[in-house]
Amino acid sequence: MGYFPMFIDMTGKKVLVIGGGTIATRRIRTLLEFKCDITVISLGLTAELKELSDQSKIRWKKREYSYGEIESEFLVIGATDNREVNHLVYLEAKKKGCLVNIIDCKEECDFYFPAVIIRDDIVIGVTASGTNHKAVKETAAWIRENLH
Ligand SMILES: C[C@@]1(CC(=O)O)C2=NC(=C\c3[nH]c(c(CCC(=O)O)c3CC(=O)O)Cc3[nH]c(c(CC(=O)O)c3CCC(=O)O)/C=C3\N/C(=C\2)[C@@H](CCC(=O)O)[C@]3(C)CC(=O)O)/[C@H]1CCC(=O)O
Ligand SMILES: NC(=O)c1ccc[n+]([C@@H]2O[C@H](COP(=O)([O-])OP(=O)(O)OC[C@H]3O[C@@H](n4cnc5c(N)ncnc54)[C@H](O)[C@@H]3O)[C@@H](O)[C@H]2O)c1
Repeated sequence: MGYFPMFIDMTGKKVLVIGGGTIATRRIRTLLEFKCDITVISLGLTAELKELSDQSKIRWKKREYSYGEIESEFLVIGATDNREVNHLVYLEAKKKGCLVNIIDCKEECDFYFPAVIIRDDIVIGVTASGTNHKAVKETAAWIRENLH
């Protein structure tokens, strides 16, 4: 059974992203479209995230995550390339009552991150219910090309 596509007002909502690599960058690029308040904890950042941090569009805490750093976030994204770290992020986020999305483990996701297509007021989110990332990518590309 698929998940219900709930469209939420993210304006000003606190989002904490642990990890500053390729997938974190893709997620943050999408989330910024929805005007949320983003903090990244990571020793390293991609060039794109570094630029966003320099422009004060995101907040950067330059360090490795350690258990105890999560406060009252609306959403926490575990986006490191380390399973143990991501699992710890999951445990702490659940304990603190935050919504959580973990990029390397669908069982640890409260929701799946969709492919997002925006055309003015039309917002489309695509998922394959966690079963087929390639199909999501292809479907999203088809919509981007055909939506006018
Ligand atoms: C839609 C999109 C949004 C985004 O990421 O922005 C997205 N994955 C995308 C791409 C993609 N994902 C992966 C690859 C490389 C491999 C490949 O090519 O197959 C590529 C391709 C690429 O990166 O180009 C690998 C992967 N993904 C997940 C796992 C772990 C697992 O399944 O447990 C692993 C294995 C990691 C490993 O083995 O280490 C998990 C999830 N990925 C999801 C979303 C969630 C629901 C997906 C659904 O609805 O089916 C879910 C369940 C949870 C979540 O992350 O929220 C985006 C397309 C956006 C677009 O094209 O616009
Ligand atoms: N959900 C998806 O769509 C998807 C797609 C492809 C891959 N993946 C999974 O995502 C993982 C990450 O992929 P990527 O391409 O973003 O990796 P990446 O190497 O580009 O980024 C990893 C980031 O994690 C940071 N990091 C590592 N340990 C940390 C710690 N202790 N505290 C804080 N930050 C830490 C690094 O500094 C880096 O910024 C992969 O290993 C794979 O399992 C998920």
